Amino acid sequence: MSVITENRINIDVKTNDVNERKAVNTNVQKKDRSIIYDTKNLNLWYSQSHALKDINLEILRNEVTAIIGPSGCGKSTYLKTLNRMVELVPGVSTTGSIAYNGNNILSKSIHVEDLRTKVGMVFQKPNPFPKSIYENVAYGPRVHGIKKKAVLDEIVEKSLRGAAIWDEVKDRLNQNAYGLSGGQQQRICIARCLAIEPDVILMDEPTSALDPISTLKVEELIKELKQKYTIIIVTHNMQQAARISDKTVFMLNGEVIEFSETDQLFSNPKDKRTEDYITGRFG
Ligand SMILES: Nc1ncnc2c1ncn2[C@@H]1O[C@H](COP(=O)(O)OP(=O)(O)OP(=O)(O)O)[C@@H](O)[C@H]1O
Repeated sequence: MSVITENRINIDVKTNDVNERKAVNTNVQKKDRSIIYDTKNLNLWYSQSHALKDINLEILRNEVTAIIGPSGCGKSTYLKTLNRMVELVPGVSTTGSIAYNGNNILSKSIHVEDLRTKVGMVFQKPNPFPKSIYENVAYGPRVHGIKKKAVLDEIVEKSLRGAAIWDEVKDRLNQNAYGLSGGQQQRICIARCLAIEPDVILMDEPTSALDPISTLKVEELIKELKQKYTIIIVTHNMQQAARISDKTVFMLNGEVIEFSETDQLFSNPKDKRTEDYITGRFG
């Protein structure tokens, strides 16, 4: 995986977003685009509060799927059902099913730790551990029993390269990750996620705490990562959804209002409510 350079960032800034996205889409067409998550009639309640209402969605492998919608519409809740993190909240109940690679992950028999190994998550605020850069990335593999230094070294380098931050940190791997900028910390968190070789990466507003240059780097990284991973990203930034995603989900009041190709959703929305939202009439 190539490392993002300042030059490439500059080139991409000048590139027409639509053409750029089409070029990326063409690459993906050669990839496996089978259904990775098949959500059927999903309802979720926080105690009595009905937060997700009859969600039906088919998310494809090796695509970037963006979830947009006004505050409180259920974007993060849906994202957190995909690795069952939502059930860390007391009083959550669900009906319906979410098949991940064909297995219903809402079933009691699913091993949640295994699921979370396959489905990594990156949060809004970079949350590195108060440890060295190296230890942040080596942590997951160590928990999974990898002890040999040479193997860990290789995983750390590969993951940091994958997260497009190797060149920036290779000479200070033993320094505390807290000493990095917010954008660098977020890429360390992405590297930490890659180190356990996930299948899917869930991202909950991963750039909302970052400056424009760091945002651009993470967006560029997302486009690269989708060659290998399935990415589902919640974003408040519609331009970001338009720049980086293949498909977009528009949610409102706990419901999916529209789900289609990103170009289609932004240029020719089918539902009046989508149109009102993307044209800034509410939200
Ligand atoms: N831990 C919780 N306990 C109770 N209700 C919750 C909890 N988390 C979210 N909710 C409620 O569920 C609904 C959906 O919230 P969610 O955070 O999924 O929305 P969102 O679209 O991600 O919002 P935002 O864009 O503001 O992050 C909201 O009404 C919210 O108040």
